[in-house]
Amino acid sequence: MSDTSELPPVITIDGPSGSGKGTIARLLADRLNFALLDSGALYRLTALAALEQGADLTDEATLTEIAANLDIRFELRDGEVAALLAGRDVSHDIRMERVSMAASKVAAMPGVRAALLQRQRDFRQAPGLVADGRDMGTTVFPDAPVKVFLTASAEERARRREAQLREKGVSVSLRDLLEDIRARDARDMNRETSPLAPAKDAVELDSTGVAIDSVLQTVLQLVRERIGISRPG
Ligand SMILES: Nc1ncnc2c1ncn2[C@@H]1O[C@H](COP(=O)(O)OP(=O)(O)O)[C@@H](O)[C@H]1O
Ligand SMILES: Nc1ccn([C@H]2C[C@H](O)[C@@H](COP(=O)(O)OP(=O)(O)O)O2)c(=O)n1
Repeated sequence: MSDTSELPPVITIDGPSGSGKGTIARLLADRLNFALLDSGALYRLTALAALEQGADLTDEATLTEIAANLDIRFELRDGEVAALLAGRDVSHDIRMERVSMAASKVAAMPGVRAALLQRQRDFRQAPGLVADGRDMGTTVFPDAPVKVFLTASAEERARRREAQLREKGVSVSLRDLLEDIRARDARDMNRETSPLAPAKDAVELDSTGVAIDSVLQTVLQLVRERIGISRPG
């Protein structure tokens, strides 16, 4: 591997759906003034573009072509990161259930993953990057000095999703959510290319029953130890 020690540092946060990756990644990026990569959004954008074009979701060549040619941008709007597809704000659309399902299918395709690899690496910039996903520490940024693998029990992750949906006025049964979470875990962990797994040098954190701020403090401590930076607050 080439020498990457001069590149800006990356903090990778990988783990299953609902473990709190997005929440912790955002808080860390704010605290450290680092850039943020929500890699799941790239798979969601690919899925949305494919659905909108009426593409066959099992046709890897077409899906790879779509991923390679995505016209996407992330912009800060009202304090939130907005995802733009061909200039259109699709932040809401990419969170729809049918897009989540399609995203987990397209994410299993090696061609799609390869097409999105360099785009993800391009997010690396000074003074540093926080990258959230499934394979940030294993495949995309294997040289990252800080790697976290965040977990929580499936039951707790289903309860968190239920609360999140309830807040949006959507009511779903906990049992259905738990089933969905288990199905997605199985698909993410059992695919051949870049399956969900901790990097050998990742620190595993179980956030079951642990408050968000407490998880954040643990990760900040790790950042201080590994790259010697922190911001007060
Ligand atoms: N440690 C925690 N304790 C309780 N709720 C949490 C914790 N971490 C995250 N959450 C909540 O769980 C939900 C899912 O978190 P999110 O960051 O979107 O997970 P992921 O990105 O891993 O799918 C959000 O509503 C978030 O506020
Ligand atoms: N680096 C990544 C990020 C996401 N994925 C997959 C996993 C999921 O099925 C989809 C969407 O990921 P996302 O992190 O947005 O999903 P959750 O919010 O955790 O439910 O993409 C991936 O395979 N590799």
